[in-house]
Amino acid sequence: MTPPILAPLQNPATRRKWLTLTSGALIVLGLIALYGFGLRGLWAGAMLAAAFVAGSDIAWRAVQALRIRHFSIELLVTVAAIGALFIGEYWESAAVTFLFSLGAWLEARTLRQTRGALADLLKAAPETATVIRDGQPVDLPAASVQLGETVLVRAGSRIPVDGEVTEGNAAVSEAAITGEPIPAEKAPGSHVHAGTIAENGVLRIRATGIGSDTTLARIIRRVEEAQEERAPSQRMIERFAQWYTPAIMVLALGAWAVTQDLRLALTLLVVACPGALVISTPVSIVAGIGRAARSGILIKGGQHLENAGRIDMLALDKTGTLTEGKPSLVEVLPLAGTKRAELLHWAAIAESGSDHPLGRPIVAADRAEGEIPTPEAVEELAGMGLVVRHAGREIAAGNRRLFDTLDITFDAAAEAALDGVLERGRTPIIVALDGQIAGILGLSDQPRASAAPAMARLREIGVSRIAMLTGDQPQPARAIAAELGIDEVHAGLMPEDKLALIRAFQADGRHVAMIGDGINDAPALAAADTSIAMGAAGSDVAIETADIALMADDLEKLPEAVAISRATLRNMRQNLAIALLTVVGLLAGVFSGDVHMASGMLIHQLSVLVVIANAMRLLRTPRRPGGGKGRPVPADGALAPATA
Ligand SMILES: Nc1ncnc2c1ncn2[C@@H]1O[C@H](COP(=O)(O)OP(=O)(O)OP(=O)(O)O)[C@@H](O)[C@H]1O
Ligand SMILES: [Zn+2]
Repeated sequence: MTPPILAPLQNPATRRKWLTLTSGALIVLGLIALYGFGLRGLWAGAMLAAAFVAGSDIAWRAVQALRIRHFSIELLVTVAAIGALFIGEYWESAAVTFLFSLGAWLEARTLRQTRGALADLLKAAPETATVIRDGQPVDLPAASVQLGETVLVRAGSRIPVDGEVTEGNAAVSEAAITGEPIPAEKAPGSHVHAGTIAENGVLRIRATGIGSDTTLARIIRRVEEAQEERAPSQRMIERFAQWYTPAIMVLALGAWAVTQDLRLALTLLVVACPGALVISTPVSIVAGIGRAARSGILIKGGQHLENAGRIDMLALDKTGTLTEGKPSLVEVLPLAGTKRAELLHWAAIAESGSDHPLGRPIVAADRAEGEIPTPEAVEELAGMGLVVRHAGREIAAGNRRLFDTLDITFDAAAEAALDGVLERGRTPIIVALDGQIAGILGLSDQPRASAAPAMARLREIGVSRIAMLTGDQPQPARAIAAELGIDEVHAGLMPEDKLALIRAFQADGRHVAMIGDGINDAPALAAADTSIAMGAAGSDVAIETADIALMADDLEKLPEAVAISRATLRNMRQNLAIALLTVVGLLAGVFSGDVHMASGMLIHQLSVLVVIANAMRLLRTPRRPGGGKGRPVPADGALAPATA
């Protein structure tokens, strides 16, 4: 049993801290003994003790690594420190081990800060909840809330579960999840997420997600995994370090053999430590992913972050991505003697069998008139529409392609009506009863308010080609595209056409990101270099499958995600440069005789800290242009490199 007072030392971080402090104190004692009192013996003893105190932990780590056949940096330092003692350089040995421990300790501390965004997320989860049991409010640990129970949330407190509002109204700040600074109004029927804050008003919420099964918990898990996942460049550096470390040992042995200068050889071991190199990319990635998470942008790992940093083309689907996805029914054009109400009713019966966004306003409009019967048989044809059977009749609703497939012909009146709807920039839904065209409905969908500024910003940061890929007709697609400043439109696409286009863009040498929502986008999303989902807070599938999930339903997060990825990539390159230049400079210094063991270790450890500090610049909260209300768009000043 460890005595209680020593128990904290079993924690490696605490042990390292105390060993470092003790070793530092011994060095100071030794220096005072020598320069204050001329006591050489006490000096040597103190330095030996200091080297032993700090070195034991380093040597222990070196041995642990060797047992898994890993040539660690600790091994280089251990050999150098023992060698220095061997040639009577007690001071050098003490200084090298002390500085290495000190650097490692500071490194661990600052690395923890780069994970700060995750800590913010963890803090967002409240620990207690007020549940209504037997009509009475009871305070419980949040973990003991049961599914389906009603949770009471008072003004100013955090919501402890995912759920549906059953009573009350409140403005809920969802910043912890979506990064959106503006609170959302919640009323009975709205969905709310654990970790969000009811800023005013009291809500009663029926719990639909508890404990580890909330969106917040999923985001935390994913950020953790993403920060652990190794990027390709990181794996490359790790492989490099595997042969680099033994190579340095061989180099040192060679230098010793040639120059007969053991001190030179030992100094080489110290200054060639790849410490800054090994940490250069992971520290940037952890910081970049954390910075993104703070804005409600979930980047699923270093690999995805590197890919996103390289994209130069974006493909977007229209319905639900560039547009609100809530079309309104603006035209009802009955044909061939059909009555307006009949046309709407038949169309609504058909669309009640689909959950395509186009069907919803039709169903809603007809529901205002009365009950909608459920069709007996439904056949949905992706990218075309659907055919249903009801009361012995066959209803078809969809686009021209559907009617060509069904061999239903258009008379002159139908052609004219269809052309009119298309000319007005609306999406037509043609309706036929038993093979006879009964009329045409015209729908129009609003572009999102965030779409135009987001497209402009993307071009500004170098996404030079932006293309709309849509299943809708060319005319309504072009009308929306023109409003948003998108000049490349591919319309009337089937899911496999979207996929083929992405492949074609890639064959053109483009690094393509695709953002979409529908099932018709799934194959294209899978083929894109980076797949992006928006409004992911409402969809667990999106959180799980997309490379980048934008929690908010806000297109302006798109340029922010790209900007963060680019800034992280730049940051990684800067860090690599800092690390390599330091090693090269130190090696030159050793051969010119300007750098010795202790100073070499000092400079090396400083380079490690510089690399970490550089990565931490990524975490800075960006300025919000235009003051208060603006969305958090990364300002160049915050994410661009300060040094070349
Ligand atoms: N339930 C439906 N009712 C009527 N028409 C439909 C239905 N589903 C699809 N269609 C027709 O097929 C077309 C393509 O649909 P699809 O779902 O592939 O793309 P979309 O959602 O319209 O556009 P985007 O690809 O931009 O999301 C629609 O524009 C419409 O003409
Ligand atoms: Zn879509």
